[in-house]
Amino acid sequence: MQSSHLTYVNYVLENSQPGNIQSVIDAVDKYGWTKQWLMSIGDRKGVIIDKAIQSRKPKTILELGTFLGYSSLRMAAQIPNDTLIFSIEIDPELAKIAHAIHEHAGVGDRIKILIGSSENVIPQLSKQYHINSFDFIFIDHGDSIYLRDLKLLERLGLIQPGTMIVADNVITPGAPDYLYYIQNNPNYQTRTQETVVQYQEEERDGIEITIRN
Ligand SMILES: C[S@@+](CC[C@H](N)C(=O)[O-])C[C@H]1O[C@@H](n2cnc3c(N)ncnc32)[C@H](O)[C@@H]1O
Repeated sequence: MQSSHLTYVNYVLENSQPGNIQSVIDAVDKYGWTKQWLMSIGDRKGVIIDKAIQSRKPKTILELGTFLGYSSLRMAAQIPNDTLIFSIEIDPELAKIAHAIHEHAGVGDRIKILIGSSENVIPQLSKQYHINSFDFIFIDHGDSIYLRDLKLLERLGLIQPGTMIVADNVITPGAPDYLYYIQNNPNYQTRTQETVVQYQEEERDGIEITIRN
C-alpha cells in the first residue's frame, strides 16, 4: 500500500469507533482539514449530497468514483439498511482501502465496490446484478468522462423518469460539455448548487443536481 494511503487508513482507524459511521466520516474530515488535502467530497459538499439523498429516498444507488470510500459512506449513513450502493472504482488499491474503511464503519455489506473502468463495468450491471435502473446516481470520477458515461447510462436504460443524477466538480475543474448537455435537454430538470472546493476555504465549485422527467 502507498505510504500516504497507509497513513490515512491508520489515522481513520485510530480516530473513530468501529461500527460508528458518523465517527468514521468525522475522522476522514479531520484528516482532510488538518493532515492532507483529499479529493473526497468533504463535509461541506457532503451536506448537499446528504440532502439530495434525503429528498429522493433512493432504493438503488450508483456511484462513479469510489476513491477512499467517503461519499459512499455518507450515502450509506442516509439510507435504510436494505438499500445497496454500487460504487465503481478503476484503481484496485483504492477499492481495497475503501472496503476496509466501510467494514470498519459497519457498512461493508451495504456498499458493493465494483473494480474496473466505468465504461466497462456499467454495461455489466443489469445482467450481473439484475438492476433495471437507478433512483440515484452520483457522478464523481473524471470531469471529462461525465458526459460519456451519462450517455452510456441513458442508452442502457439505467436512467428512467425520476432518476436523480448528482455530479460533483462542475465548476472546478469543470465539466462544460456535461453541463451544456444536461442544461439544454428537455428530458431533465437541473440546477447548479454553488459551493466551494472540499477542505479549502476559498475556491468556488458547483454540484449539478438533476432529475430525469
Ligand atoms: C474524485 S475521486 C472520487 C471521490 C469520492 N466520490 C468521494 O467523494 O469520496 C475520483 C475517483 O474516480 C476514479 N476513477 C477515475 N476514472 C475512473 C473510471 N473511468 N472508472 C472508475 N473510476 C474512475 C479515480 O481512481 C478516483 O478514485
